Amino acid sequence: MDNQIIGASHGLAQTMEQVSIVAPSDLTVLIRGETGSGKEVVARAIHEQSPRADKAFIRVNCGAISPQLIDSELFGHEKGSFTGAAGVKLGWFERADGGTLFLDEIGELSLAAQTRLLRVLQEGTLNRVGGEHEINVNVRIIAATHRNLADMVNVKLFREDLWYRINVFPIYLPALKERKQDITALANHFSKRAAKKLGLPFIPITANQIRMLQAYNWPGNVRELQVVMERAAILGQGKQLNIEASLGPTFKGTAPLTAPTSSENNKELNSIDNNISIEPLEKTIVSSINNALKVTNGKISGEGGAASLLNINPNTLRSKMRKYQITIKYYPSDIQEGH
Ligand SMILES: Nc1ncnc2c1ncn2[C@@H]1O[C@H](COP(=O)(O)OP(=O)(O)OP(=O)(O)O)[C@@H](O)[C@H]1O
Repeated sequence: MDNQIIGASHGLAQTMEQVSIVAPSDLTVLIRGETGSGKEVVARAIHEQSPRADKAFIRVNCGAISPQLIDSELFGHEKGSFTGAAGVKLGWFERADGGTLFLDEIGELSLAAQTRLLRVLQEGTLNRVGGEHEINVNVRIIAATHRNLADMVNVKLFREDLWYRINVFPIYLPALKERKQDITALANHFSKRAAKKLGLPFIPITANQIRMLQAYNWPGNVRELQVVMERAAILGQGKQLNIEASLGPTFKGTAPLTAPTSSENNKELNSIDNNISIEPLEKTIVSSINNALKVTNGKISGEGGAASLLNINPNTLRSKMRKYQITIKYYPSDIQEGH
């Protein structure tokens, strides 16, 4: 179940077609897609459908490499080649030899690191730091980025020669908001996974809940949906999927999918861009309190109570409830509707 690619024959059909075209070759692939959209999932699929499937798949997060250690990370080092080099260390290229090297977030590499990477890609050979022999490596490169590398080339933040070398077969991975038809299957997949992990019964998502998930923009893409479903399963404790509460804080901060009318714009919601919206503070306070009371089934104080969820004193919560005329009497029946 874990390696399954949900939406492969729906929202990701075009992407997966490209995967099956390029996988058998040794071509370098560049996957472009927003954060959390499934770039690593696609990279693994390419590897698994390639003749290298039984060899290593090594993922490197290019954003997490210290510039001082880049040579040692790329090429490895010999024992004693610098202070702290206690033994021989294999670099990424040697570890991935015969297999696939997945350079995730390649747009985050420093210019110095780009130069080093270009060298090994061009020459196909490397020297370990402190090493005397040239080592041949046979590695298939898959790179990924959420950035527009062409723009980065224009402003000289990304080397043009490296860009040509990695942009051989580009694959575009659509954001989740562009393939909302996959949301139901993804949500059920993650709900099943969460139930298994938490030892709870699997609860399928309802039509109402699907509408709610589809009304959201998903700036964090599939990864965000995964988290929302996991939280919904925990909050629902095997009795229901508590989607509204799980989505609550995020959902309330979502810009409407259609542009607000000017009167809405002035009175209710000031939409600044696709992902940011501003509500009157009182409205946010009231909805936070309501959400906390829903999650706790109306329990105000003590462990697992709404006050502790909101990180305020129970007396402060009671006084705010009086001030905003918030009552709890309707929560238990509301929660059973399974929204
Ligand atoms: N189509 C899919 N089917 C099933 N699970 C998916 C799918 N797409 C993404 N996921 C899951 O969503 C999570 C995020 O995916 P992944 O790590 O591949 O995204 P990413 O684009 O590489 O993220 P980042 O930009 O942070 O590197 C992972 O747990 C992955 O298993």
